Amino acid sequence: MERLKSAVPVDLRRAVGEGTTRDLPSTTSLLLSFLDGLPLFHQVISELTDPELALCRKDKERAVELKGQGNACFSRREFEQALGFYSQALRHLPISSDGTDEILLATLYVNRASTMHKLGLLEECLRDCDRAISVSPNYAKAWYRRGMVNASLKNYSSSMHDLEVALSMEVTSSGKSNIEHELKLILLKHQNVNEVGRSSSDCNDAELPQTAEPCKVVLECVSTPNKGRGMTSPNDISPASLIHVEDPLAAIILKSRRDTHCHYCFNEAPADAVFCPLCTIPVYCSKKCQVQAVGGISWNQDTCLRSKSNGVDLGKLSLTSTRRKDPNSKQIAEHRHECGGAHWAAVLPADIVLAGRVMAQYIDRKMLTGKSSAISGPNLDLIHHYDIDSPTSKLESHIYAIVLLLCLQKYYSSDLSWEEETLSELVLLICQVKVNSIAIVRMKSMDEGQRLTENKGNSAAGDAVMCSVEQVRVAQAIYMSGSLFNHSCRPNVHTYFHSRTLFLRSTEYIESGSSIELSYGPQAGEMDLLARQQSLQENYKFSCRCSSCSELHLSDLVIDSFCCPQKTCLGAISELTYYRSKENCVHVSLKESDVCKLSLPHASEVDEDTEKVGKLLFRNDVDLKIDPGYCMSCRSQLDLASAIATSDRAASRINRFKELTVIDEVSEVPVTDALRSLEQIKKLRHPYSKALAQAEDMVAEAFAKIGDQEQARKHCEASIEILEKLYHPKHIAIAHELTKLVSIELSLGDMASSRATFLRAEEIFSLYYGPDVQRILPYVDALKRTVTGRFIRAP
Ligand SMILES: C[S@@+](CC[C@H](N)C(=O)[O-])C[C@H]1O[C@@H](n2cnc3c(N)ncnc32)[C@H](O)[C@@H]1O
Repeated sequence: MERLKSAVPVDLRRAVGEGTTRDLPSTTSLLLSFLDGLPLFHQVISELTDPELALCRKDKERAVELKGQGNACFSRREFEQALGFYSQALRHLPISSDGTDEILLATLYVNRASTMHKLGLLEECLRDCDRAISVSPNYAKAWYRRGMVNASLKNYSSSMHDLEVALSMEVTSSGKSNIEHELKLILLKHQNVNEVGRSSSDCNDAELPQTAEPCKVVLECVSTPNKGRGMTSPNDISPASLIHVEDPLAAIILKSRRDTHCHYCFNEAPADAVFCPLCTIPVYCSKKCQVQAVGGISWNQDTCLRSKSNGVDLGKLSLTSTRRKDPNSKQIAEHRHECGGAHWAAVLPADIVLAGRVMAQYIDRKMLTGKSSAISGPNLDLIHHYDIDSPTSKLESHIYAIVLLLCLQKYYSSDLSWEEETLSELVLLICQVKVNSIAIVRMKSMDEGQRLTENKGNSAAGDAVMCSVEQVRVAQAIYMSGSLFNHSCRPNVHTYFHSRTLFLRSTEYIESGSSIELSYGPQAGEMDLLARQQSLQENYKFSCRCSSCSELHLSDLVIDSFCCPQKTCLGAISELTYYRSKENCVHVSLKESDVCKLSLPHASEVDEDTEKVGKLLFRNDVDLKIDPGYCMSCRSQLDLASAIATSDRAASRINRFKELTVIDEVSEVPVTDALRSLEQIKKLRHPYSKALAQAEDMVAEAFAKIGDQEQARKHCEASIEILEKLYHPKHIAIAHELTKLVSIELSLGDMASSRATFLRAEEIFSLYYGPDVQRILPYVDALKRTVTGRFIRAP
């Protein structure tokens, strides 16, 4: 792309960069004729669409080599590594029309199944056995392995059936006697034990029924004074109400999650992941997700040609298309449009692929209606900021629009013709995607939370099972109605996802007619003003005008601040300049450049804390200026540079202490050192600052790990107290911290406190997730079972 961009002559680049929306028809057609005459451009398109040139093409030799490496690891009992090699072999193995590779495919499934059996991944093993049997029904080893794993799962009748089938197929006498021996053992077990009866299914929880909870809130899209359109409701909305549920128009996995998460439902991929039949990029958690993303595969014997190399000319494969289905069909088969063995989406940025997916759907639907007119852009009713985009970004959107259209044309071949405006519309679609796409996130329960879930709540007093969670971005998606909600750094609705479905829930009482706003990422209490503004500008191209960014709030004064050297003063010392102007506003700037302008609350509405932290700001002196390093309450001065350096060094020593506890290498020295570092941070950082909350939290986690639960409790409580100043008391960040405290109290055997703390956390979780807590945060449910004492410690 860089080479293409730099090949564009200066005058054309200028015309594109300086052009507005109205100039798009001329700038796109000028660029198209330039690129058409450029050999480099045709080379790029071939690389993106020709299966013979694609980097992601399947390769049987590579698959065989990987299988060999897997076998070598298996015989050395290096099962984790063997699993990785077998999965990679499956990823690279081409599919064939004449069945020549079926045995290789079935062998790979059985080898991976055997490895997973060794690793105790029984359900995964069973699913791979099913796959091997469906590929090659006469493969004795597949039946044998399924018989063995069914026995491990205590499905004795199924196990005996499978082993009997294996016995009937086995040709060697040693093999037969081995199976007979196993059959006898299983018969004995079957007579003594009640059957549990489980079955495998090649599906994932993306297919579980959606919540039965009705979504009764009426939403209206209205015009707002300074944020364009926005959402509101004609009715009052009570807290924890389900406001909106929506499936995406299109979605794409992030590059960083490509190998770890399913490319369709975006859940973490299991050990028995399946792959795209045509290219080596996508990973799916189940056959079901694979089919939804790729469409079914069938063979067109007339057009299927042998290629020069070992496989088949994948370009000639035909995919059973969802294309001729009902125009309202929800099935998108979005990867199908991009993959004929050359997965162009693997190379292009996420925004561009999303635009391509939206366009492909639009084309499909248009073709279904039978109209043979040329294709135009989908013309979505979404905002874009093309006119204020940078010249570089405009040029990129132009080039990508042309590349996209040619890639799509390759897929649709002769079925697709377009009008002159189509390219302009595609440029705007790319800009709409940039402004409106939403990040799909998952709550990842770290380390011990996972153990708690796996134990189904069997952890009990004595075990320090800490639940910490991290929000991870896994995908990017376009939700048509979801895109109409504006951002607030202090949102009144919470966004979460199940599979690829978006859920919005009110976290507070919302009066009829008030704005309903979610957070695009940055939140007050979590990030300072500057970071929030920068992030929104960078990612969404707007200066935030939400209430948190237009009024002075305590959390922004304290979040990154230092404390006043005067012991009795609660005043905050910041790195920013605060300048009070005539209109009762405070201008906040960093190194002379304005961050934002905040209106001051009326003196009668200022709470005690805010008043103490920034006393000077509430005096009536106009032209008051508080420079970096000066107390906002009494003007005492602090050597800011040295305070920052000392506090950062202390924080990294605490971090090191926490890391040492993970690898069990803690001696008396690091403990004392960590406590001394915490004292240093306390002396320098403001008592309500985020740095101090984080330090307390790290120390709490470290003490919990080394078994000093009294210390852990003290520091965890201190961290919660600060979070309550930074956020409002019912913020989800506090609920997560409370669950850590529950774990600590459980470890101390203080059941009464753990129950009370859990109730506080549960109240917040229900506000944010309603009845969905269980499926979004399974460890919270496990923790509940522990604190309510419904489960006792496993023997
Ligand atoms: C996803 S759209 C939201 C709907 C949009 N207001 C519309 O009219 O279609 C995002 C755009 O809305 C505007 N917007 C959303 N939240 C805002 C905020 N807090 N401050 C200023 N503008 C905002 C910005 O123009 C932003 O690029």
